[in-house]
Parts: sequence; C-alpha cells; structure tokens
Amino acid sequence: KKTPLGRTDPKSPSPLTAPRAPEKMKVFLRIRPLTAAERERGEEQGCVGVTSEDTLLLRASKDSQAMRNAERGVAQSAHKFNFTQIFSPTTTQQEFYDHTMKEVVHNVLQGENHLLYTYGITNSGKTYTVQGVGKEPGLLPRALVSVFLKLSGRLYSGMDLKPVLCQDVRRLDASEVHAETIIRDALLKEDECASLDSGIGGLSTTSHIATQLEGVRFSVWVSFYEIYNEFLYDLLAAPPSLQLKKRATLRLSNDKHGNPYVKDLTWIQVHSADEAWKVLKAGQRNQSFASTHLNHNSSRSHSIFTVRILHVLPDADPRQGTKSCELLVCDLAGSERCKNQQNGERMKEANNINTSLHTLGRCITALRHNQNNRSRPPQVVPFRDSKLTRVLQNYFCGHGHSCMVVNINPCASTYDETLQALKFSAIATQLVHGPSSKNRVAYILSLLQEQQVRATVLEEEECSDEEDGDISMFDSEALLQAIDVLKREVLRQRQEKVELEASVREEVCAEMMEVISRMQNDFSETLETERALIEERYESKISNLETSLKKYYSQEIKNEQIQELTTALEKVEGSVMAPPPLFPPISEDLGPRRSQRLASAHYPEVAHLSAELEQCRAELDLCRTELQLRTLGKDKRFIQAQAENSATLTSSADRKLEEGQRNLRQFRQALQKLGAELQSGERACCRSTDGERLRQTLSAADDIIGRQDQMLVELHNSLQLVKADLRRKADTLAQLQSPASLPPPSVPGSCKRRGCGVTAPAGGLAENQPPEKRPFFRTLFSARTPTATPTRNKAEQMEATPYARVLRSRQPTPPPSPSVVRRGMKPTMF
Ligand SMILES: Nc1ncnc2c1ncn2[C@@H]1O[C@H](COP(=O)(O)OP(=O)(O)OP(=O)(O)O)[C@@H](O)[C@H]1O
Repeated sequence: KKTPLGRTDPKSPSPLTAPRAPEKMKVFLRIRPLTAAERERGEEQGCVGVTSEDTLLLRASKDSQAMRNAERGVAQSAHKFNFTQIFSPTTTQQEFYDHTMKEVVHNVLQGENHLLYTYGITNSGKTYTVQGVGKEPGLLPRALVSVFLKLSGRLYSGMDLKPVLCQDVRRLDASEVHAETIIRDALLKEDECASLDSGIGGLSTTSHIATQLEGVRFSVWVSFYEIYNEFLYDLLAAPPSLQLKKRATLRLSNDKHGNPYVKDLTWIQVHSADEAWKVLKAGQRNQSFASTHLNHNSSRSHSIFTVRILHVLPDADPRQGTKSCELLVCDLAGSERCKNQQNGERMKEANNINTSLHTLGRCITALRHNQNNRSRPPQVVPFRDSKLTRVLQNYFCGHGHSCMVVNINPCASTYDETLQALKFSAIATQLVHGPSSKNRVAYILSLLQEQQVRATVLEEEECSDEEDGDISMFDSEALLQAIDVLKREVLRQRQEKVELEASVREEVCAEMMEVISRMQNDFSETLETERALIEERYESKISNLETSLKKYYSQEIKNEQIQELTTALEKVEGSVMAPPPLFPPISEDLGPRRSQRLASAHYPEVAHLSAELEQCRAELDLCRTELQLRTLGKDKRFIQAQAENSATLTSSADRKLEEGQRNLRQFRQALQKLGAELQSGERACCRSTDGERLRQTLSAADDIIGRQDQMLVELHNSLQLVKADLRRKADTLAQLQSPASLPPPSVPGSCKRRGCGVTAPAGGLAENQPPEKRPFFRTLFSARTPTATPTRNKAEQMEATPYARVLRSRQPTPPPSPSVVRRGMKPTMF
C-alpha cells in the first residue's frame, strides 16, 4: 500500500521522512587526467595521490615554491586533505553525475533550492565538469534531462506565470506573454541545430506537457548570466546594437525580505531539456572566453545558469498558491597567477577573478568561524565585497543547500596554485548548512509524516526515485494536515525563539551588568587614584604656600627680633662691658641657655648692681682692715661694739645673701621663661635665610654674656670671700668678747688716727665708722642702723630688681646654716 509520503524504505531516511539535520557542506574533488602534451612536458611528478575514497595526499613538486619552503624548513612538502568523495581521473561524466548532481536534482524536485559550484585553478576541468564536451555532457545537461524526465507529463503549458525577484512569481498579462514568446522563439531559433551537437545527445530529451488540469503542474524557467570583471551580464539578452557596442550590465537588488536578486534578468520558459540546452548554448556564445597560456578556451567569468521550477496550483492566486525552487549551477572562473598573464586585459580579468574567489574564501572562513564559535560574537561575513558572493549569499544563509566541486589537475607546474585551492576547499568541507528555508516541501512533508507515524504503522512500498520528490502525489487533505502541523510547528518554534530570546537577553543583561560592574570598579579605582593624586598635589601646593608664608612672616619677625636684639645688645654692650665681673660661676648643666643669657642683656640693672657689689667689696676690704686693727686693738669697748656690730652685720649679710639667692632664683626663672620665648624665635631665625646673620649676632651676644658670666663668677667668688671674711671677723669678735681677751677701750684719738673717727656710740654706728663705709653699711646693713631707712628702702627695691633675681637664680643651693653659735651672739647664717 502506498503511503501519502511515497516512502520506499523506512530504514534509510530520505528527504521526505524528516528535515535533514544540519550537515556539512558536500565537497567533491575531481582530478583531471593529464593530457599527452602535459606528460611530455614532465608535468607528471606524482604530486597528487588518492590514499582513500575521501583522502588526498598532495606532495610538492620539485620546482614548486612549497618544495623550496619545505627545504628551508618553513613548510611541509606533503599535505593531506579530506573530501566528501574523491573522483579519480578515470571517473566518467555519468559516474560523476550519479554521485553528485543526481541527489541535488532530486532535492530540487522536492522543493529545495540548491547550488552547485565548481572551484579550482584554471585549466583544471571545471567547465568540462559542468557543461561537458561533445558526447560527454557534463552535470548541467544531465541535470536538465533528469528534471524534465521527472516532470514529464506535469509541465505547465502556459507562459503567464513568470519568476520575478528572488523567489516570487508574477502573472503576466497577454501582452507580456506575447513579448516573452517573441524573446523565447528568437533565442531558440538561433540554436536550432544546437541539440544535434550538444551534450544532450544520447540522453532522453522527451518531456510531456500535462493535459489534465487537476494536480500541481510545473513551469520551468531558465536564466543565464555571467559576472565578468565585477559586472553582471545577461547572456540571454539580445546582443547590443551596433551603435551601443557595449553590453548592458545588470544590477543586483534586494527584495522586501532582503534577498538579493538580479534585476531585469532574462528568464526563458523551457518545456524540454533540448530547449534548455539550446538556451545554454545561446548564452555560451555571449560568455567571455579567451585563450590563455594555460587554457586555450578559458572562462574569464563566473557563469551562473539557473533552473527555476514554479509549482502551479490549479486556480490559485499565483502570489499565494505558487511556490518556486531553483537549481543554480555556477561555473566559476579559475584562479590563476596574474603575473603569468602577458596580456593586460587577461591580467585584469585574472585579478578580478582572484579577488572574487578570495572574497568567497573569506565568506566561507567567516561562516565556518561563526559556526564553530557560537558563544562568541559573530564575524561579519563579507558577502557584499564581491558580486559573486552577493549572488550566492542566500545559499550560505539557510535559503538553500550548496555543494562544491573542486577540480584539480595533477600538473607539477601548477602545484602551488592547486595547493591553495585545496586549502580553501578544506575550509569549505567544515561548513555546516544553515537551517532549511521554511517553504521547503520536504520539510512540510516530513512534518506531515511525523504526524502520521504516530498514528499508523508505516508500510513499505516500492517507489522509484523519480516519484520521491513529487509533491503532486499528496492530496489536498494531506497537505492541509501538513499546514496544520506547520502552524503548530510555527507556534512551537516561535515559543522556542521567545524563550531563546529571553535567555539570550538575560545572558546579555548579566554580561552587561558584569561589564558595567567592572567598569564601575575600574572607574572607582581611577577616581580614587585621581582623588589621591589631586589631594597630594594640592597638599603639596598648600605646604608650599605655608612654607612661603612662614618664610615670609618668619623673615618679618626675624627682622623685628634682630632689630630688638641688636638694640638690646647695643645697650648691654654699652652698659656691661665697663663693669667688672659680677656674677658667681654657674655650673654648665644648670647654666642658662644662650637665649637665657641673652635675656640678661635686657637687665641693665645687673651692671649697676655689679658696680654696687664692687663698691661693697671695697668697703668690706676697709672693714677687714679696720677689724684687723681692732684685733690688734687697743680699745676693748670699741672692739666689743664692733663685735656687736659685726654680729649684726653678719646676720644682716646672711639675710641679704639669702634674699639675693632668692632673687637669683626668681631671676633664673624669668630668664628661663624669656629663654623659652627666645628659643622659638631662635628656631624661626635659624630656618630663615638670614639666620646666619642672626647667629653671628647671637654669637657676639654669647661672647658678651660669657664675659658677663665670668663677671658673675668672680662676683660670686667675691661674695664667698666676703662671707668667709665676715665669718672670721665674727670668730675674732667672739674671742674678743671673752674678758681675758677683751682689748682695752679704744681712745677717740686712736680712732681718729686710724681714720675711723668713730666712737662706740650707743645711739648709732655711723658715728664710729669711717666716712667711706657709709655707703656699704647703708646698703648692706640698713636694717640695723637708725639712719638706714633710705638704705632699707633701697634694699627692698633691690629685692625686686633683676640683680636680686639673678642672685637668687644663680645660687643653686641655699647657703649653709651657721654651724657655730658663739657665746653672747645670735646665731647667724654663716
Ligand atoms: N575529466 C576530464 N577528462 C578529460 N578531459 C578533461 C577533464 N577535465 C578537463 N579536461 C580537459 O581539460 C581542458 C581544460 O578544461 P576546462 O576548460 O574545463 O578547464 P577550466 O577549469 O574550466 O579552465 P578555465 O578556468 O580556464 O575555464 C579541456 O580541454 C578539457 O577538455
């Protein structure tokens, strides 16, 4: 029982059983036999070896560039290539057709679009393979014969449906039909004798036009054009007039779906293989051939012969009910070395041929890259870089299937070019066909079959190959079922696409977020770095500004301080240099700093006090002399009075010294305070550029202060001596107070004689003192003398003077307490 699918063997899948899974593009290799002349030239070097049905071993010829590279170690001398199938030089045209084009025709009749193109270097047998010669018809005539045989009895006789654009069909009106008829007849009349010497000879060329109206009928149209020097020429168009001379070029356009098509191309309806062959022959006469050094009849253009089959449904709107499919056979021009061309025109042709073939190679490489790297962004396929690739574009983008025939010749002299052609074809072998076009009848039928397989058991039946692709064997009910299935399939695929789009969008969003996040981090880091740099730069600027300001104001302050110090030093120099040493020695560790010493220069009273102390010392010397005289003395009463006075003096001196020490301590504190203040000024001064001048000034002040210190040391020594002297005097007086040792009362005369002129008055000491002593006693013992009120006032004043403070500060330890208390004496500080 015959199934609606016309299946023959369910075990071997046919195009009708299921949509073919994506498969690699078929690449066939055909090796041309060497001619006698080539053998004589020594072209036979065993360069081409077939190791298996699909493997070719290419060995470099001895004079080839590849061999030279191999000898230099930069390339290999042998290459292995794999193909779908390799055909040896002995393969006949029929064998080659059976293994290649037969299946293609089969698929075309099932509704597929198919491309077959030949590729190879010049003189490799491309044209021979496509068109054939003499009694050896090539693939194209055989395909035409096969098509018309299969469509025999189902051909559409009318000429009112014509292919337009990429795959559309247009209904012609009567006038247009008439015009088409004229063109067709003119073309076929030219080649009335063509079939006699054509490659169709020997093949069945009979076809029958359908007489019954029911069922699908087929209208076959053919076109033939070439791409020559990147221009499209219609090979079926009427030859140019004598005035024009130049052939009109065709333009490539896109339909509303973006599919490229050749605008204004001549389409000829043919009813048989003979007619198709005549059209082909007519076109060949317009084709660009030329004799080259390699091929006396070399194709200088890419020729494209198209067979388009319209599926005419009875009483249907041609725009909706007519489908079309096509077989495109492309005989590419052969690649060749431009430098081998002597003729400029040939060189230009070769250049254009090579460029377009190179673009084809780039397109196939890009397609393969995109197919192998689906996760990466796709490469742009440079279809638009040449006319050839634009014309063939649809066949690489899922609108049809393509297969490639690689032709090579085994000549040693063309080894390098052959190697390049094989490398290109090796890339093409990895190309996978895109999804089939939606209008594939085979696909529809396969979906339909899927439905039916679920419901019924598939029965085997005998069916010829010719019946496999016949869509008319299905009734309208089956086709409606197929349409339902297709609708569901469309919905399913739409759903799939939506889900796919959603997932792709998610992935893209995730990636974008990642990229944005990375960019954000990078920007943040950059921002931080920039911020840090700017901060550092501005901190540096602020620091420089501060330094400049400090320098400026330090300079100002320094100038003022230098001025003040200079004034002070001038004063000190003026007042201190004259007086003798005044101050007691100061230990190094407890000594004031330079600034403190410098501060003393601010106290001119020191000089004054030094002078007074010197005077005091002189008075003490006089006193010592007086006491010595009294010790030798004659006047006991005088001595006693003197002893009392001495005790009083000692006590008073102790008190005065104590006060002096306290004053010195205060003075030292004041000096330390002043020193601290000066230290800051000193530091500022030292940093300034005029620090050297100030240092010199301070150094001079140091010298002065050093001398002053020396004077203070000496003064201190003098005071110690005074104290010791007073102590001795006290001891002497204590001895004299004892009865045995009391000297006799002194006589006034003796006192006068000694210049003392002082008796021992009960009322006051001043009268018994020599006139020179008065200042000393007024200063030192004012508290004991009735006339000492002014002196006491002065001592009180002195307590607050810097001198007193110096005394206090310069005395590190308090003086020792008196260790001896003499009889009749009050304890003293000595
Ligand atoms: N398989 C074959 N058997 C016998 N002869 C062949 C075969 N292939 C090619 N030839 C011969 O080789 C010569 C060159 O072939 P053909 O013109 O087809 O090459 P081509 O590749 O088309 O060259 P071009 O690119 O220059 O047009 C022709 O004379 C052709 O008859």
